[in-house]
Amino acid sequence: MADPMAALLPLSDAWSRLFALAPPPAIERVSLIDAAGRWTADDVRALRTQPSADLSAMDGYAIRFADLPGPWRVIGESAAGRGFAGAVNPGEAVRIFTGAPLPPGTDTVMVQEEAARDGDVLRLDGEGPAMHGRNVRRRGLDFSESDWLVRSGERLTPARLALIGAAGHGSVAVHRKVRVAIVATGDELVAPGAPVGATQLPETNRLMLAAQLADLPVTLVDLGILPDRRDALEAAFRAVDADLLVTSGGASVGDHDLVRPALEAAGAVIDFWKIALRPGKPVMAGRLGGAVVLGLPGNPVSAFVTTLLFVRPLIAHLAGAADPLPRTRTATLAEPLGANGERTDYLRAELHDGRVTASTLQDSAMLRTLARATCLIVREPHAPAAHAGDSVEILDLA
Ligand SMILES: Nc1nc2c(c(=O)[nH]1)N[C@H]1C(S)=C(S)[C@@H](COP(=O)(O)OP(=O)(O)OC[C@H]3O[C@@H](n4cnc5c(N)ncnc54)[C@H](O)[C@@H]3O)O[C@H]1N2
Ligand code: MOO
Repeated sequence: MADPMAALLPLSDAWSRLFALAPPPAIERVSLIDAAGRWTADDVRALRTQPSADLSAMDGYAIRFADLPGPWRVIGESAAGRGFAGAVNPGEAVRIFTGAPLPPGTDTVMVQEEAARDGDVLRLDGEGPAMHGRNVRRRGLDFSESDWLVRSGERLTPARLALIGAAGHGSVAVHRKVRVAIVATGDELVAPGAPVGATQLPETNRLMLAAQLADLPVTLVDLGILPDRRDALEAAFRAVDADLLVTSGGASVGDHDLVRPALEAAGAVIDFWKIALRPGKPVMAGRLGGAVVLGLPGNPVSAFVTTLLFVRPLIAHLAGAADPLPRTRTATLAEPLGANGERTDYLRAELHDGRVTASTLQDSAMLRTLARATCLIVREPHAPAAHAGDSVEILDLA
């Protein structure tokens, strides 16, 4: 096999190597209210049937369809949570409300807008229900006891959480939240909002990274800004207590790019470094004790794209996602693109009315074009020149 340190690693190999670094999952049960945005660690079955009885879908009168066009005698009431106890005979009706059980003997609900009532006498005042069973939700319409409702590895979306609750569960098995330590490196960096000297710039990768992870089940441990000094980096890396350490900056080959040697001095084993990817070539990944380490490049756009392509998918993988990689879709090019080189390229782009245009300037330090971009155009290595009207793959930016 090719030495992954020497050649640029293809993106698909980087993903499989990265996921292989993950430790076995740690599973916990949490109440449904605390499970939003996590992934299930178990298949979930219905413990009950919903609806558990035939229910009215409207406010009106429960009748026998065969009795149409009436009239009827109203003999009682059925409300949600308080059904009608007796039996209903031919010529009789029961006042009924949305969500209430259908009294035995009735089969159809006539909406109150089509009924005229005088004391306990009820008459049809309109078209009436067109068919047997109209306005009735049958027992088991939504699901039946022991149906499989959510599969292991599926995301707990708001609707899935409600479904699991309706199925009779109060809690769900999930993977433990991922503890993510983040650190920025660079002598030139100052905290955002602090005075900025002529050779300095505000540190923005940590806040961007934190914002990019805001919807994921993580606990962030902020290790701040570290100087370009090997001893300081090494000491900080030795003290890391997390499932994932994400560094930014110092990943390239310059004399002040010390992240890799400092990680190794702290005991890390680097699995790969340098990917056939633009922006984001100098990404490194490995293990540091019990943690996975991802070293991101310092250029803000490179840090952004590699967070999208590696940090988020790795967290989703650690959190139990069956499908952790970002999804692309196709769009139509508004303007031509040149042929691509040897790296998979993620171009900042804007999508308008279904047509996508790459930004003119793709420098990986430029935050303004990144902030304007609504998607990234994905160009495979050695993709030929593309014309306006061609179909291209895009990755939407939230
Ligand atoms: N001779 C070579 N030079 C470079 C190569 C190469 O292959 N050979 N690769 C280039 C590529 S590609 C990238 S990407 C950059 C990234 O390298 P580093 O990870 O070492 O990034 P730094 O040098 O630390 O920083 C780059 C740039 O970004 C600014 N920066 C860094 N951290 C932050 C932060 N937290 N917030 C805001 N801005 C940040 C930093 O000041 C630099 O301007 O290397 C190329 N060089
Ligand atoms: O690949 Mo670097 O990430 O050009 O910016």
